[in-house]
Amino acid sequence: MLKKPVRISITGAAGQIGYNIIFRIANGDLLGKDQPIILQLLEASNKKSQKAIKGVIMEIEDCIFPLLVDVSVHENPITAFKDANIAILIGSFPRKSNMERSELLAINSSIFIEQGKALNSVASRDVKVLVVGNPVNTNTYITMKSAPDLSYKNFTAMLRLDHNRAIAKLASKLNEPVSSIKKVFVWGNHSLSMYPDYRYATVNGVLIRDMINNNSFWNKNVFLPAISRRGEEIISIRGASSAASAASAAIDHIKDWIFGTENWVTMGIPSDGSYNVPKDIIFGFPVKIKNSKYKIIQNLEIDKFSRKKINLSIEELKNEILSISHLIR
Ligand SMILES: NC(=O)c1ccc[n+]([C@@H]2O[C@H](COP(=O)([O-])OP(=O)(O)OC[C@H]3O[C@@H](n4cnc5c(N)ncnc54)[C@H](O)[C@@H]3O)[C@@H](O)[C@H]2O)c1
Repeated sequence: MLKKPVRISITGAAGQIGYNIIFRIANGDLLGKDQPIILQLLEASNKKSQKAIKGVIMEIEDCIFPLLVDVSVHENPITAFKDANIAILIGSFPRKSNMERSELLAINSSIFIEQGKALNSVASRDVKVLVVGNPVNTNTYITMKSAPDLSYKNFTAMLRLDHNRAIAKLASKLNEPVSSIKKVFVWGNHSLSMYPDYRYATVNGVLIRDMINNNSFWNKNVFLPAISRRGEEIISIRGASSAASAASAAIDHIKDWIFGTENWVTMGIPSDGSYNVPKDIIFGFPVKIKNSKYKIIQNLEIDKFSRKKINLSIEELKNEILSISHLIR
């Protein structure tokens, strides 16, 4: 008997991340090769975006994906999120030069308030929401707060690209395969204040920090800036922001959320107060996932340096929330 199709809503579907993600999902990379899916694509209502999404649909048709039961295009989140089991929120307003972060937050608030309300009224009650659009932590917070009938546990922000970048950097430093590296994660905001942490990380069971010459210097002066500035570096070299790696990280995030993981992974999730991170702010934490439920890894030592780094992200996120709080009441 055929399985019931899973409904996946994707916003910003004609953008460069949406484009990369659609073809991987339709090809069975997310849920497996025997799971039928329905794609519900949301694009901005302007002429250019609606024209671009038509082109994406033409390409989807030509791929003859056997798992794809139906694809629809929407301009209204109420129809785009109808009965969604998974919602990937990529579409957001890009930062223009000379734009203050608070201005960007305010513009994006209106998008994510509308989408949060729509998820609240029409999505499946156990919808898994992954927000990708920046400023991602606060956009997730806004979406979550706009959906009071859904559990906070339905809402997550993508810090997985930062997590993957941290693993890639350590693998290349140690000349080891990426698959041998465990227990790396990233605390905080997806911004320059993020804190990628490999104090507990191992390669083939050996602590990585013991394998790196002058570990403390390398961590502070090479590793941390390399991870937090990786996005900028890619833009300056490629002439466009990360797309395939961001799509791949989104697939990793949702796949692990559904199927579980033995390794530690990073998810941006509403804080439950762990590690003195104020409740509800969306923060990168190390988690393990079982039966589609994530659990924060507890009892990690927070040394003075780590506390300082974590507090920087907390302060930044508190200020971001303060700047939009009048909009979400
Ligand atoms: N969290 C992360 O790690 C991470 C990594 C990379 C990029 N990003 C962010 O993801 C977002 C998308 O990046 P991209 O490279 O795909 O951008 P893009 O400009 O190529 O695509 C964005 C798309 O969103 C659409 N859009 C805008 N407003 C919309 C709305 N209200 N509803 C539906 N669609 C809307 C646009 O028309 C466009 O097609 C950006 O905010 C980017 O900063 C996050």
